[in-house]
Amino acid sequence: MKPVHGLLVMAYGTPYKEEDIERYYTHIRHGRRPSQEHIDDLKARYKAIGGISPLAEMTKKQAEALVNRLNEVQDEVEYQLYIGLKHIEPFIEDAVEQMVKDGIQEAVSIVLAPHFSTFSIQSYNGRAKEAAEKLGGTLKITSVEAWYDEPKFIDYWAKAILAEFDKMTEEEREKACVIVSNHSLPEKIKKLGDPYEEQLIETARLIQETTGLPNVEIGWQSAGQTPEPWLGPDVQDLTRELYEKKGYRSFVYAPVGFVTEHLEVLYDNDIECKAVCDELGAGYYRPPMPNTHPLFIDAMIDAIFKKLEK
Ligand SMILES: CC1=C(CCC(=O)O)c2cc3nc(cc4[nH]c(cc5[nH]c(cc1n2)c(C)c5CCC(=O)O)c(CCC(=O)O)c4C)C(CCC(=O)O)=C3C
Ligand SMILES: [Fe+2]
Repeated sequence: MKPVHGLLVMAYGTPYKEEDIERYYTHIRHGRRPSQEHIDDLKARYKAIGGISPLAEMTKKQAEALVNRLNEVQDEVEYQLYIGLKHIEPFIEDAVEQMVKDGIQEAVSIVLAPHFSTFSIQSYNGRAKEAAEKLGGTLKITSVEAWYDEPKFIDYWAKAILAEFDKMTEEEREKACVIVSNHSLPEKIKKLGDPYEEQLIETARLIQETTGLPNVEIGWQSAGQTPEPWLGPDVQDLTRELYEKKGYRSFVYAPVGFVTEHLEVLYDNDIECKAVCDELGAGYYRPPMPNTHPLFIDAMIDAIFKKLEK
C-alpha cells in the first residue's frame, strides 16, 4: 500500500452568497467591520460581475485538477486533497485539522497565487504550519513558496497573450502594449525586503523574452482603500499615461498575479480598465485566465516536485 500524504491547496476564498459578503469583508479587515459605505460598494461590485464570483467553483476545480495530476505523474505516494481558504470556510485551519484527524503525517502545500509576499503567501503558509503545531506537531507540512517563474506558467501566459495579438491587424499590433499586473500591496513591504515587486518584474521579463513582444509594461491593480501609499502605478492611470506618452492605442492586460476570472479581473480589468480604454478610444484585450489549463496545472506540479526534491 502506498503511503497517503496530504495536498493542501490554499486560496483566498470568496463569498458563497450575498449574505456572506459582510462577514467575509470583516475577516479580510482582521475582524474590523467595514463601514456601510464600503460594504455597499463591495456588494455593488459583486453585483456588477453577476452576483457572486466564479472563484469558489474554480478554486475547487483547480485543486481537483492538481491532485489528479499529482497522482497521475508519480506512483510512490497517494495524495489526498484538502482545500484551505484565507478568508472564508473551509479555513486553512479547518483543512489542517481535517488532515490531522485523518491521520496524515506529511503534506505538501501550495497557494493559488504565484508571487511571494509576507502579506500573502507567507501568511497562508504561516497559518497552516501554526495550526499543525497547535494540533500536536504530528503533521509535517512542506510549503511551496512561489512559482512566478515556472517555465510552463510563463508559457501559458506567453501563448495566451500572443493569441490576443493574433486578433489584431498589423497596424494595431504596432501600437499595442502588454500590461503585466498584480494586486497592489502597501508600499512599506519594499522596506521590509519583500520580494513581491521583483518577482512581478521577473514574470514580466520572462513573458517579454518568451513572446518577443517589444512593448511590455508593469502595473499594479486593486489597491486597498487606505491612506498609506500602495505600490503603483495603478493600471488605469498607467493606461492613460502610456496612451499619451508612448502613443499606444491597444492594451493587452495580463493580470498574472491572479489565476481565475474573479472580482479583481472581471471588475477591475474588464469593467474599470475597459472603461478607460473606451474613453480613450483604445483597444481592450484580456486573455483568458489560467483556470485549469494543463500548462498551468503542470507548472504548479513542477513547483511541487522541485520543493519536494530539495
Ligand atoms: C495580495 C492579494 C491578493 C493576491 C494573492 C492571493 O490570492 O492571496 C488578493 C486576492 C484576492 N482578493 C480578493 C478579494 C478582496 N480583497 C480585498 C482587500 C485586500 N486584498 C489584499 C491583498 C490581496 N488580495 C489587500 C492587502 C486588501 C486590503 C485589505 C484592507 O482593506 O486592509 C477585498 C476588500 C475590498 C476591496 O478592497 O476590494 C476583497 C473583496 C479575492 C477574491 C475575489 C472574488 O471574490 O472574486 C482575491 C482572489
Ligand atoms: Fe484581496
